[in-house]
Amino acid sequence: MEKIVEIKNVSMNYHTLDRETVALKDLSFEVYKGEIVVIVGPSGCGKSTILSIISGLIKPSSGEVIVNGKPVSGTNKTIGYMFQKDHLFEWRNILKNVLIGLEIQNKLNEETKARTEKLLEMYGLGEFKNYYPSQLSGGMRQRVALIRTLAIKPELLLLDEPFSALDYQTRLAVADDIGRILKKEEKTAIMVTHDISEAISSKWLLFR
Ligand SMILES: Nc1ncnc2c1ncn2[C@@H]1O[C@H](COP(=O)(O)OP(=O)(O)OP(=O)(O)O)[C@@H](O)[C@H]1O
Repeated sequence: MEKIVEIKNVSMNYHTLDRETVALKDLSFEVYKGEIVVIVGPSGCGKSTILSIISGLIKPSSGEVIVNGKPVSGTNKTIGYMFQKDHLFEWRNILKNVLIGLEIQNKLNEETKARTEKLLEMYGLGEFKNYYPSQLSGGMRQRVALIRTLAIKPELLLLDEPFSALDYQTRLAVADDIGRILKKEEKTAIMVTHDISEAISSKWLLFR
């Protein structure tokens, strides 16, 4: 199987004026194409740090990170990042929200627009494309955020506690939903969470 991510002996120390914090120490793992991997750990154990390193937002203190066979050096358009909060723009309707990545990357054309509209249709948001984010439920908003991330056709998705802002029941339903969408789109994804029940009960592990 094709290796998408290789983390080799990565350590990360943050330095502030009064202290040094060891966020990651000698971490190694691999993720293969089509896998959905969940990393579970308590608050402060370095989950966001490892996602930031993989996405190229920060450089590790030591160790090697390889994505798609190349060492990571800076941010990379083939990686999609989904955060705890959906960060939808309240003044743009749903369609305009999901098109924003394509707009920024200068890839918005008839074909990419049609493909993105199809994703909205497929995942139950077609009839809401002219709505504004405030008119949608929290779960629907997270689905919009995922489609916005998928619209740029990332090869790898990084999900940083994407359900933590939702109530418990919605969280499980949305986790299930998003797991199914990622599997159907044949995406490789790494999700981090502090909530072990979220990782287990949401069937994510069954996708490995
Ligand atoms: N920019 C920074 N400067 C200094 N210390 C930092 C910085 N970012 C993170 N840290 C520290 O590094 C450790 C790991 O942080 P990180 O945010 O990666 O953990 P986390 O597991 O994602 O936590 P949470 O679940 O609370 O978001 C923590 O002790 C944190 O205080």
